[in-house]
Amino acid sequence: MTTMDTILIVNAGSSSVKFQVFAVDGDGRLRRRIKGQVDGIGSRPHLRATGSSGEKLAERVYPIESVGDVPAALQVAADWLRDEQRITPLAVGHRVVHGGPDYDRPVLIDHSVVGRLERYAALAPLHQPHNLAPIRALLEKFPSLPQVACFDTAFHRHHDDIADFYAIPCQLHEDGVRRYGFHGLSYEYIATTLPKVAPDIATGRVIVAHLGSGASMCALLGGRSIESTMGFTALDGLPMGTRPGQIDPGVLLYLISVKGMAPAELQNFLYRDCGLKGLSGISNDMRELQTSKEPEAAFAVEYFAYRVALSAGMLAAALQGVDAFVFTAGIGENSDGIRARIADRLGWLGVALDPSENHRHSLRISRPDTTPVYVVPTDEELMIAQHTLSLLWSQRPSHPARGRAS
Ligand SMILES: Nc1ncnc2c1ncn2[C@@H]1O[C@H](COP(=O)(O)OP(=O)(O)O)[C@@H](O)[C@H]1O
Ligand SMILES: CC(=O)OP(=O)(O)O
Ligand SMILES: [Mg+2]
Repeated sequence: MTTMDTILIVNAGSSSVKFQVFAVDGDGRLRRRIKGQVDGIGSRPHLRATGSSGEKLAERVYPIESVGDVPAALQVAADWLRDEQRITPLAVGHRVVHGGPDYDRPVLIDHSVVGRLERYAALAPLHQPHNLAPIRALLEKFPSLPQVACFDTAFHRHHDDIADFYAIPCQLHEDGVRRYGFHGLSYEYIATTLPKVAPDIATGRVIVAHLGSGASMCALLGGRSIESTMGFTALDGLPMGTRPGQIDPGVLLYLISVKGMAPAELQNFLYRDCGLKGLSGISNDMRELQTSKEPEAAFAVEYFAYRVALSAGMLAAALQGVDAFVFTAGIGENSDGIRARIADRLGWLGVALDPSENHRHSLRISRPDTTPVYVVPTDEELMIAQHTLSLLWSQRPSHPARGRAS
């Protein structure tokens, strides 16, 4: 690769499309050129992008009708990158939420890989179709452009059987009905960053809370995932923007048999109408709930904190104790109020926040001599860029695979 080669990274989440452009220099170093996102999809669509020194490149608000869903947000990002930044990448790395039982590591994409990944669309309907649409479009238009898929599930694929199985007949596990876990690129980024930012805890028992529009928690033991709150799909575990999190399957049977819900209707309900949105009747967006004066909004916020604390208890049991907590993603990185509410419920695990460090979003927000609590901004796109580069370089035997950002 030459000095000015760039790779584009695309991360379509449930309420945002995030993208980054990295230059790859001759010795395999990644240098961030552009970091952007279209967020607030379905609430307050907003394009923001910054350059390599953090300078503003774009800041645009859109009417909710013009960027009403993830495909529209992907189009906004693609148009901006092509027309205003003239980006013609040498390779594209994609976040793909579900890798199923087939993929435990990133893969170079071709038509047969896309075919396999399409099979998991029903297991991640909010994400997989939007992850695959740009892959398919680029494959059609630029068949020789290398594209790499990096999976949310891969980092969790080495869980013990006891964490991986459901208590259902084993044949279904063979058929792929397993507790996969998601947000793995985020947890992998945190696990690889802790030795640098918090070496004292990196080898210990760490509970990471990825609290965004989709939300989950992960138990890290020595930097490896041993347990997650999410399972077969990204519906399980914590309540999310529009997903309920853990729910008695009896509720679903009731909705089908008594309320007469059809499968497609039930899918839509579980992925789009529940969670903070369903509970509050106001919004899926935590920022809106926190500024609302309505009691239903306050209840949804408190409910979220309660469920995070309950799951912390479960993960502490999986780890047989806890040495530290890490908050990350949209809510975890930005809301000192939610972090404080969660921490208030974790006093029994030795947690006590320093209110001013918490308010400043410092790296370490706990009081001295209490269980350490950190805020570590995640960077799924950097993780994808590193995997993408490693995979491309590993195919060139004369070059060692490397990739660090600066
Ligand atoms: N300052 C903030 N205070 C509270 N919540 C915030 C803040 N900034 C972002 N969020 C919330 O973070 C969530 C989006 O997180 P993000 O990790 O970007 O989600 P996703 O990747 O799933 O689209 C939204 O619910 C948004 O309201
Ligand atoms: C898996 C998942 O829920 O992802 P996101 O948080 O980006 O919506
Ligand atoms: Mg996300």
